[in-house]
Amino acid sequence: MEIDSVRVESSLWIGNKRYRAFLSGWYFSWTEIDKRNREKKTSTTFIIVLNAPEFQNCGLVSVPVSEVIGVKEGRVEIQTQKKVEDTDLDFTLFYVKRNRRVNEHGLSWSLGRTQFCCPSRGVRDQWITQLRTALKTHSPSRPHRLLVFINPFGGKKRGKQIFHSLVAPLFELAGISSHVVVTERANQARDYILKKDLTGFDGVICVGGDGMFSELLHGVIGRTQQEAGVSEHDPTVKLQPCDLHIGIIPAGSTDCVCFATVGINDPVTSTLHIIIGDSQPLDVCSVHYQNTLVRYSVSMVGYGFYGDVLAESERHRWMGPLRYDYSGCMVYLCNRSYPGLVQYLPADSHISSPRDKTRCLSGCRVCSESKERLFPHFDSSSSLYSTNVSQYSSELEGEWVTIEGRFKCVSLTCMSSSCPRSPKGLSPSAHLADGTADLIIVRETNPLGFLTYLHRHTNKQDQFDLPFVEVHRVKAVRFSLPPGEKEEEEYEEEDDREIQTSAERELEDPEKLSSSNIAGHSQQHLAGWKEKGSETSRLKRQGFVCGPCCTKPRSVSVWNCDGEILPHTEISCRVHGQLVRLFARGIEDSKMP
Ligand SMILES: Nc1ncnc2c1ncn2[C@@H]1O[C@H](COP(=O)(O)OP(=O)(O)OP(=O)(O)O)[C@@H](O)[C@H]1O
Ligand SMILES: CCCCCCCCCCCCC/C=C/[C@@H](O)[C@H](CO)NC(=O)CCCCC
Ligand SMILES: [Ca+2]
Repeated sequence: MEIDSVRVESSLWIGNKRYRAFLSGWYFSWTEIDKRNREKKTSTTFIIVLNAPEFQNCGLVSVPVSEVIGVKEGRVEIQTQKKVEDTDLDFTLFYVKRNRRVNEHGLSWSLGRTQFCCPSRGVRDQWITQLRTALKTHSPSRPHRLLVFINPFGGKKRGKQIFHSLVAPLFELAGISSHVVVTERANQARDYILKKDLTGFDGVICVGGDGMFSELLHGVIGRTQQEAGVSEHDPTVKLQPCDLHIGIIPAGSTDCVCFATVGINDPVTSTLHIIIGDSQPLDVCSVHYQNTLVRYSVSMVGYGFYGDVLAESERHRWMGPLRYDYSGCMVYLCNRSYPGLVQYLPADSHISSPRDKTRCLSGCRVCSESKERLFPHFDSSSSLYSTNVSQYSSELEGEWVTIEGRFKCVSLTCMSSSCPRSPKGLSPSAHLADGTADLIIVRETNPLGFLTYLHRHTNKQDQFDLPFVEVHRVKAVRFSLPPGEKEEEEYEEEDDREIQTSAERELEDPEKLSSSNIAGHSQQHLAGWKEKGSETSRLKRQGFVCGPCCTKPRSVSVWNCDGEILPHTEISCRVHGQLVRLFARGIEDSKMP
């Protein structure tokens, strides 16, 4: 029997109203049929009708089976699963409910619940069996077991509370088991994913902000490359796409990755996307310094203003999420600009453009069509990536373009990077999974001009329609300093001694060893700490740690890579199309009813 040709149908009651309910292919639907007989709960039959004609009625409620969260016996309370009344005739359906849109951006989801009363226990049991079978058939990619990392100190420090009060009850309702790790130090989640046995887990989840997401990103990419024998340090290598899905429960300061992939930073909405096993591929940008991987980024690699804001904000961590607003004002008042040489490899301009005024929404055509271009050897029948292809990427072929000058900021973003501060983001028409990033260059301008640019991130005006701003859709970028400003590798003797001893101390203590924020492995750790120290002393020399009162002009800024300061200035970046997958589906179209 073909399940698609089966239709399950019967009369059911919701409260004291009688409904005709039917399960047909991908949908479970119900519609009120007989208002006059609403008190008569007898003589109803349970039938399975093959290829029955569609039931036409207004007031029809239809729930896609793929959006059913669970089916429970009895009358069950929302979330707590506390049974109010356990009768033989009732079952409760939990499903995704779309809330009324409050703004033009994200659409929040909540848990819908409907309690049905059946004419007999037999009918009730058949409905439960049929619905659960349909769920298994039509929603095969749901996770069953998840590894959850909670950062208790992220954002407003509400990570644990958010997980236990909002997320865990929904996982339980959906029959998902989870192993929870409350982190005790930075990079614990990354190291866990890199080193521990992950057998049986269908995904990894972070409860935190963009920094926590970044840990999972580095863990998942690093582990996949280790297992595939691919060197992450080689800037030309083709990285292996990652199968293990990442989920984000937003509990951070910016939550940019969550906002840009879901449209809203709401823990319940994100939990429901995880439960139904949504899958959103995501482009990732690798950042190299010479032949060493520095970090990966999905959101923003930014030099100048955004680097300075991050450096300044580190001094004001105690302010919580407000530190970025405060630092933004301070850095704006400093009115700095920096010299540099930017080189980029343009993406194919026939496919899309950063100024085409389109938005990457759920089911985006540009992103789906990119899959074939990005993975020409992908076998969709087996879902396998062929191993019989070159290890090196042909993506780096093409003519590089050079731009030289003084810049307020240089930003590269693989996605729109929308966040609550800027609901349309750094590049509103960027795509989540097209294998390209947008390079935004803001040349030196007067303070009012730059304020106009920043302000346009928050309203409907085009932030690229300014004479000192240019934007390019690219596959790779290189940045270098003018000859007179080359990176200083030496650092002060005093700092050197201090760094050497702290690095040596760490080498003696293996627990601490893995806590460095610098990408790389243990043998590079000492070198890594030296780099980190030189970065600190460089920042000190440049006066970032003195704040805007400092009068000395500075000619070198720092790179902000998804909220982390990079230890190098002359970097090269490359986009890896659809390298990872999130439990998300992109932003749902605001024009949908
Ligand atoms: N237990 C911990 N103690 C200290 N730092 C931690 C711990 N767990 C995680 N971290 C680190 O804290 C950093 C910030 O965390 P997170 O991203 O969750 O919050 P946030 O900075 O407030 O949010 P956002 O990144 O969105 O601005 C992360 O880079 C992460 O590596
Ligand atoms: C007159 C009004 C002016 C308002 C200006 C608003 C401009 C906002 C642009 C939004 C850019 C978001 C870029 C995303 C960065 C994240 O990867 C990163 C990690 O969370 N956050 C920061 O670096 C935190 C630093 C964010 C700097 C704002
Ligand atoms: Ca992209």
